[in-house]
Amino acid sequence: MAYSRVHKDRGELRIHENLDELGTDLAEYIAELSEASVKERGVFAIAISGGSLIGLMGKLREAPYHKTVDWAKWYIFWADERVVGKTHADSNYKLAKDGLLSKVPVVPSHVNSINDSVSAEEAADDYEFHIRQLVKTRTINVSDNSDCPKFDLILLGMGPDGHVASLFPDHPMLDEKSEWVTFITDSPKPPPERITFTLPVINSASNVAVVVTGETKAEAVHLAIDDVGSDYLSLPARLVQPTKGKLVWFLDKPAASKLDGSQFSE
Ligand SMILES: O=C(O)[C@H](O)[C@@H](O)[C@H](O)[C@H](O)COP(=O)(O)O
Repeated sequence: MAYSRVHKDRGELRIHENLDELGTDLAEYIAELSEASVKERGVFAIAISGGSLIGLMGKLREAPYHKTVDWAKWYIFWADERVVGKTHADSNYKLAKDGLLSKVPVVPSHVNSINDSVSAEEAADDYEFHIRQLVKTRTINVSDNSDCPKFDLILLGMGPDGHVASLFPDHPMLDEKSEWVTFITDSPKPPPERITFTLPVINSASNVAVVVTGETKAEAVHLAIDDVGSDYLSLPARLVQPTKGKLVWFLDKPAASKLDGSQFSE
């Protein structure tokens, strides 16, 4: 790793020399959390997003992880999903299935994808109901200070505008406090119809990792992490603040290039 530091209130920053190194560290991080969670709870409830994240998780398909991770104990969810058919090129489910899930021995019934045959609103309601059932049985843990689900790990990407999951800047869904899963029909990033975990769910997780690469995101990384004043407090990525859980940023050097004090020593 090129550099690692703990920010006073924005979590741990892991800044990598290149994508290969980032991918190795990310796979190791996920495998360690999976092992700890299976040891403690017997299962690992992980929520993933779309975008470049899935490619960056690719080392999990390789040695040693394809054989050492207890894949049968994984329960997989989506922190956000595009409301399209599961075989559609835009589907986050398809992206993850083609890129990872079909290459490792996960249990098909543990793959919790959205209902793709209903409206965005109904898909969000259905997904929340489904998650509620799994919280009841503690397949998904429950938060200590609310009734929110406590995922063992939520993995997020971030857009150049600072969006995470499908929570976009200045959108009323950022204020959603009671729903666990909500929907959007006017997403600025296509496709327009999506469902997404809300901030209370993201911030109740035991672990949240935001994986960001590339120079086009450097400004948003700076605004999400550095002390930049009150104008940016509502940037979605800045609102990722796990209440009790641990936040880790996986960055490559270009994405980290505008961070204050980013002249890191090796
Ligand atoms: O469905 C989606 O669009 C994603 O879940 C979204 O939140 C993604 O993670 C970011 O837009 C970053 O995507 P990139 O890493 O591809 O830029």
